[in-house]
Amino acid sequence: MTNNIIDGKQIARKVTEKVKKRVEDLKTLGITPGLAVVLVGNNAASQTYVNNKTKTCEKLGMYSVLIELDEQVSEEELLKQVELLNDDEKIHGILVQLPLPNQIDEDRVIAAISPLKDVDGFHPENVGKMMIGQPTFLPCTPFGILKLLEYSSVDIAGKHAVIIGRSNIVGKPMGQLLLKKDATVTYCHSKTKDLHVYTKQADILVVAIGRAKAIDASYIKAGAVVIDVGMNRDEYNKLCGDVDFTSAKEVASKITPVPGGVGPMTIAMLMENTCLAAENTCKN
Ligand SMILES: NC(=O)C1=CN([C@@H]2O[C@H](COP(=O)(O)OP(=O)(O)OC[C@H]3O[C@@H](n4cnc5c(N)ncnc54)[C@H](OP(=O)(O)O)[C@@H]3O)[C@@H](O)[C@H]2O)C=CC1
Ligand SMILES: Nc1nc(=O)c2c([nH]1)NC[C@@H]1CN(c3ccc(C(=O)N[C@@H](CCC(=O)O)C(=O)O)cc3)C=[N+]21
Ligand SMILES: [Mg+2]
Repeated sequence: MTNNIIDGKQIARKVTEKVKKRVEDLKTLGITPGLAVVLVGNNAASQTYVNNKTKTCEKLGMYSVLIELDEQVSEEELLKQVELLNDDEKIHGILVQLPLPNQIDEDRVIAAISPLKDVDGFHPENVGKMMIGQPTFLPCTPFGILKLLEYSSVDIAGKHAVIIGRSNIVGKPMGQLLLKKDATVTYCHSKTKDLHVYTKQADILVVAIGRAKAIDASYIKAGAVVIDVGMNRDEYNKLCGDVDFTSAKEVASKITPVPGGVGPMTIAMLMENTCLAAENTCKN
C-alpha cells in the first residue's frame, strides 16, 4: 500500500499551532503558561524527550524550567521539590519524568503533584475523573493517539480496538479513551495466550509493549489501522517501534512510523494540557 503513513510530526504541528494562539491570548491577560519538568538521574533517552519538551515550550512562547536531580536523590528531597512547584505561581504544569529510581516510590510522588498541575494526567484523582468521563487532564500519549486518529479521519465507533500493553501511562488509559469513543476494546498483555487470535481481529491495533519490532504483519488484519507507541533501539542502535514497520505497512490501511508518529503527539498534548492548566487559573 502506498501513502498510508500517518504523519505525526505534521499533525503535531497543527495541534501546537492552535496552542500557540491560546498562549498568545493568555499573555494578553498577563499569564504565561509555565511547565516544570523534573528529571532524576541522567538517562540518555529521558534527556532527549525532556529536551524536546523544553524546546517546544520555547517555540510556543511558554515558560519552562527543568529541574535535574541526582540519581541518588532521596524520596523526601524529591517530594520537597514537587511541593515547591505546587506552590509556584509561575508553574501551571508539573511533569516528573518516569520511571524513577528504585529508592523512590513512584505512586507517592505522583500523588504529591497538585491535581490542578498534573498535566500528565497520572494523579489518582484525575485518573478517576477520566474513568467516569469528567473533564480532566488526559494522559498525553493516549490523548495524542486519539488526535492522530481524528486528524486521519479514522472512525472509532463500533470498531474493534485491540491494545497490546496495560501500563498506567499508555495501555490502560488508551483503552478507556477508545471505549468512550464507542470502540469495542480488548486488552492484551504479557500473560495473554495466543496474541494472534486477538490482534488479527483488530480494526485498530495499538501496540505499547517496549520490544523492538515484536509485532510483524502476521499479527495484523488486512486494512487495520496500526498505532506504534514503542520507542526502542534496534540492533544498529537506530530508533524503532514495537511494530516491524516494513512488513506491517504492507497490510495496514494506515500506520504510524517511529520516529515521527506518536512521540511528537505526546509532546503536543503536553503543551495543550499545560495551556489548559494555565487557562483554568483564570476561571474564578
Ligand atoms: N512515544 C511516546 O510518546 C511514548 C512511548 N513509550 C514507549 O512505549 C512502550 C511501552 O511503554 P510503557 O507502556 O510505559 O511500558 P511498560 O513496560 O510499562 O508496559 C509494557 C506492557 O506491555 C506488556 N508486554 C510486554 N511484553 C509483552 C509481550 N511479549 N506480549 C504482550 N504484551 C507484552 C506488559 O505486560 P504485563 O503488564 O503483563 O507486564 C505491559 O503491560 C515503550 O517502548 C516506551 O518507551 C512510552 C510512553 C510514551
Ligand atoms: N511523566 C512522564 N510523562 C511522559 O509522557 C513520559 C515519561 N514520563 N517517561 C518516558 C515516556 C516516553 N515519552 C516520549 C515523549 C516524546 C517522545 C518523542 O519526542 N519522540 C520523537 C523523537 C524521539 C527521538 O528523536 O529520540 C519521535 O518519536 O518522533 C518519545 C517518548 C514520554 N514519556
Ligand atoms: Mg521506582
